Amino acid sequence: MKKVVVTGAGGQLGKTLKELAPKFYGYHFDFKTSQDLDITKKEDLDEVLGNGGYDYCINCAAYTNVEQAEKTPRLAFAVNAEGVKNLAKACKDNGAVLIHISTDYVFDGKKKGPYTIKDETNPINEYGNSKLKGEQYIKELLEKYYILRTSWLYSKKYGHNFYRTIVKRASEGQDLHITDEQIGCPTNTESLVGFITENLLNEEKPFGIYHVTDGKPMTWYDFAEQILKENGLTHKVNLVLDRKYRTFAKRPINSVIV
Ligand SMILES: NC(=O)C1=CN([C@@H]2O[C@H](COP(=O)(O)OP(=O)(O)OC[C@H]3O[C@@H](n4cnc5c(N)ncnc54)[C@H](OP(=O)(O)O)[C@@H]3O)[C@@H](O)[C@H]2O)C=CC1
Ligand SMILES: Cc1cn([C@H]2C[C@H](O)[C@@H](COP(=O)(O)OP(=O)(O)O[C@H]3O[C@@H](C)C(=O)[C@@H](O)[C@H]3O)O2)c(=O)[nH]c1=O
Repeated sequence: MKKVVVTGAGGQLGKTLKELAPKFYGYHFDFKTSQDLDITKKEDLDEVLGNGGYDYCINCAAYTNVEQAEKTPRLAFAVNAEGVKNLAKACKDNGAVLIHISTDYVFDGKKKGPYTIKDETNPINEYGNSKLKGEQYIKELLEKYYILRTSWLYSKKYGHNFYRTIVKRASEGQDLHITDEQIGCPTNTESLVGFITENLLNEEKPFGIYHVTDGKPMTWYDFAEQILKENGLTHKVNLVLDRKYRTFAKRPINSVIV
C-alpha cells in the first residue's frame, strides 16, 4: 500500500481530495491541515515526513489571496516560496515524490495564444512571483517532482472561489459587476484530483511540469453567466459587464494554459 500525505488539507483542493480519496484503492492517505502541519516550520515537516514513510506528498498548501499578496508579499513568499522550499527538502530527505500545484499567474498574459510549458514565465503580481519562486526551488532541489499549473480553480462545495462568490451574491439578490478583461480556463477541483490520481500517483507520466485545466477558455464575465445558468439564478440578478472593476493586483489578460 502506497502512503500519501496531503498538506493544506483544509483548502478547497485538499477537501475535494479528502472527499474523493476513499475511491482510490491501494493508497493510504493522511490529510494535514495548516494546524497539523505548517510548511513554514521545518520541525513540523521533519516530524511528519520523517516519521510517515510517505511515497508521495501532495502539496495543496498555499497563500492564495491574490489581492492581499500585493499588500503583504512577505507572507505570500513565506508560504509559496520558502515553505515550498522546506517541503521540497523534506521530500528529498525522506524519499517522497512531491506533487505540487502552481498557477497560470506565473505568466504575464501578453502572449497571443495559449501558454505551453515551454513558454517563458514572467509574473505580473506578487502571488505569481511567490508561486514561481516555489517552482524554482522544487526544480533546483528535486528530481522526482510533478508541478501542475492549473487556473481559475473552483469547487462548488468547498472554500473561497469565484464560483461560490457568484452563487452567494446572486442568491442574496445582489447585482453582479464582472470584468471581461481576462480570459482563462476555469478548472473544477475534481478534475485536478482526477488528473493526480489517474496519472501521477502511479507515475504513468514522466516527472516534470504539466498544465492541467478543464480546457474551455472564457472570460470571468462568461464564467459568471455560466454559473448563474447552472444554478437557475439568471433571472434573480443583474449581471453587469464592468470593465472598470478595480483590483489591487494586476492579472494576466491571457491566462489560457494548455
Ligand atoms: N484557487 C485558485 O484559483 C488556484 C489555486 N492554485 C493553486 O492550487 C493549490 C490549492 O489551492 P486552493 O485549494 O484553491 O487554496 P485554498 O486557499 O483553498 O487552500 C490553501 C490551504 O493552504 C493552507 N495553508 C496556508 N498556509 C499554510 C502553511 N504555512 N502551512 C500549511 N498549510 C497552509 C490554508 O490553510 P489556512 O486556511 O488555515 O491558512 C488552506 O487550507 C495552491 O497551490 C494554489 O496556489 C492554482 C491555480 C488557481
Ligand atoms: C468577485 C469579482 C471579481 N471580479 C474580477 C476580479 C478579477 O479580475 C477576476 C477574478 O477575481 P477573483 O479575485 O475571484 O479571482 P483571483 O483571486 O484572481 O483568482 C485567481 O486565484 C489564484 C489563486 C490563481 O492561481 C488564479 O488561477 C486565479 O484563479 O474577476 C469582478 O469583475 N467582479 C467580481 O464581483
